Amino acid sequence: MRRSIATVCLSGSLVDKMHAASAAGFDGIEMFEPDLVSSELSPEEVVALAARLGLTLDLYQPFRDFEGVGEEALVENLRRAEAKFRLMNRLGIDTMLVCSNVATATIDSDQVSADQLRRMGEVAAEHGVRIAFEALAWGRFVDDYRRSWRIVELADHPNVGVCLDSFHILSRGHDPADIERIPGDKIFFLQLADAPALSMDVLSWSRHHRVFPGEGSFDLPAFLAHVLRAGYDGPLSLEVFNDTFRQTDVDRTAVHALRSLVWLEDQSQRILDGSEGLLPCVEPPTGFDFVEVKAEDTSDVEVMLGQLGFAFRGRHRSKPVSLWTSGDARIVLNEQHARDTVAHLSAIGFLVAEPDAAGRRAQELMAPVVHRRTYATEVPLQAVEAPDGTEIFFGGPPTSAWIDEFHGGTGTPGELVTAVDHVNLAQPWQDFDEAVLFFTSVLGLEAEDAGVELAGPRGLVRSRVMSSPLSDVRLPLNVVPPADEQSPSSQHVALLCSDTRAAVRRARAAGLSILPVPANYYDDLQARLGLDDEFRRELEALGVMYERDATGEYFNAYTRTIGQVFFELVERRDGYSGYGASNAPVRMAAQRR
Ligand SMILES: O=C(O)c1ccc(O)c(O)c1
Ligand SMILES: [Mg+2]
Repeated sequence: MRRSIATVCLSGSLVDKMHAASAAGFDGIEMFEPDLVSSELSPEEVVALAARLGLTLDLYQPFRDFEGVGEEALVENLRRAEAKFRLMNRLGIDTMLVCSNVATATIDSDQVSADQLRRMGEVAAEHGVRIAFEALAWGRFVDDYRRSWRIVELADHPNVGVCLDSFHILSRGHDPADIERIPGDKIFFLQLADAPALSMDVLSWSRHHRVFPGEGSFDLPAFLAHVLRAGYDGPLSLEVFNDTFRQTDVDRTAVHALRSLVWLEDQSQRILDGSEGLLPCVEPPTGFDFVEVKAEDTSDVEVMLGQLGFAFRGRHRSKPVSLWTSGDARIVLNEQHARDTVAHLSAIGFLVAEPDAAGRRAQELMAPVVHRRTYATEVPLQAVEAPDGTEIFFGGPPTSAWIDEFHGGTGTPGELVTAVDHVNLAQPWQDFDEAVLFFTSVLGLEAEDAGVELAGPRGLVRSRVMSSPLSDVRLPLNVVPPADEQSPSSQHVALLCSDTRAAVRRARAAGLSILPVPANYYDDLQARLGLDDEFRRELEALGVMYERDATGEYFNAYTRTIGQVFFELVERRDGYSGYGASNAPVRMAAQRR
């Protein structure tokens, strides 16, 4: 299907927006009126630019406050509309979006609104254009797509149809199934946007918090499937009003936007015909293959891994890279091309059933490919770059052959650390939504919930956990306040262990410093959970934190930070599935000290 984007989604001038939409691969744009009004380009120059860029101009929008008014106002509105139809003729645009009246409507009558839209349709027909009537969620009288369709049906004019916008329908909780009752050729336009679940007035929600499909909490694949079943075959167009996207790099946002449409089309296709989507179907990962830490000098991390019970598994035969393992946890330390960099999380390998298909899927979703030099005899790895720059590798099954490229290991690992439990990735604030979509579309992970917000010592930390269906892969994404972006509290690898307290005792005996936890934390914990004194003293003496809920128990402890990374030891009992969220503010404050 044709893919389109409203200019309002993107930052910069109209010319910047058109270039970015074209470069990303969109077929067309919705011309948002204020972008044209503020442009120095004449309508004819816009047409010429669009032709050069291979973009169609699919919609002119919005035309406001037309219907439900008295006769005098209507005459004025028709004059206003006709001026815009003449402009549309200059632009070669054949469809205008008319939003339901939010301000000047005085008559609450389907028949009156239908008569007035029919008169508009007659004028539109004289100019060879059509009008697409959209029920805004905050319309004065028309705020439901079923009512806008009733009015259009009553207007009964070939140049009058509806515009469906997923935000206005899903934000109000209106059932999208009734879309299938609308004849496809009367759906003149389709606008797609997702949004996080927020309890606030719907206008502010719409104007500031829309996100691209796959990033919020609406079910866009099911929504689009209804529209396609109705027989709609016009463009799929994104209309996302979002404060962040308005101020971030336009070219990057355009690619990010197109990725959401490619993903959405694929998902809806699967709903419609059972299985065959557009993208190589890739099962979500079943585990972590490895986590890579990069630094100019990784020796401090090596010491820490030894204290945590990891064994040195060997050095890579051709690169300055070493492998450390304990159970199924594999940590790769990389000093290649790492001059002047402190220890940081540089790559995550995921175990997938079909690494090649996963790599192809990622490329079709426009994930930037990572090129790492591999030699003829080595296993070629499929890798792409996540929005925050972390390299994502696809390996397996069941564990990757690349491990055999490491030689000269010594020692045997301890038995306490058994696997990587989760990896926390710090996201610059402007990348957060894009990262959610990236891990949803490229890896097939799902957001566990709408996310949480924690008060950190230097600002709010937003957190959302992306995980695989069986939770064998968990990736909490944290938006850290700008002051903390390069700071210690950003990234960490949580290691699953069979007994956190034993692992901490062992690590302490080997000389590891565990992050100190204040006595106030243990006072609060004891008060909240009614811990007995002996248990509390044991936790406190070790610096082990604790959480308990209806599902089970969580024991965890943090190492000191090296460069930008630290490790967490975690023990889950009885299926506890959280992350000890109440611990994070205490941890961040301790790290700051
Ligand atoms: O917020 C608005 O005014 C507005 C304008 C045009 C649209 O298509 C829309 O969905 C919202
Ligand atoms: Mg809209």
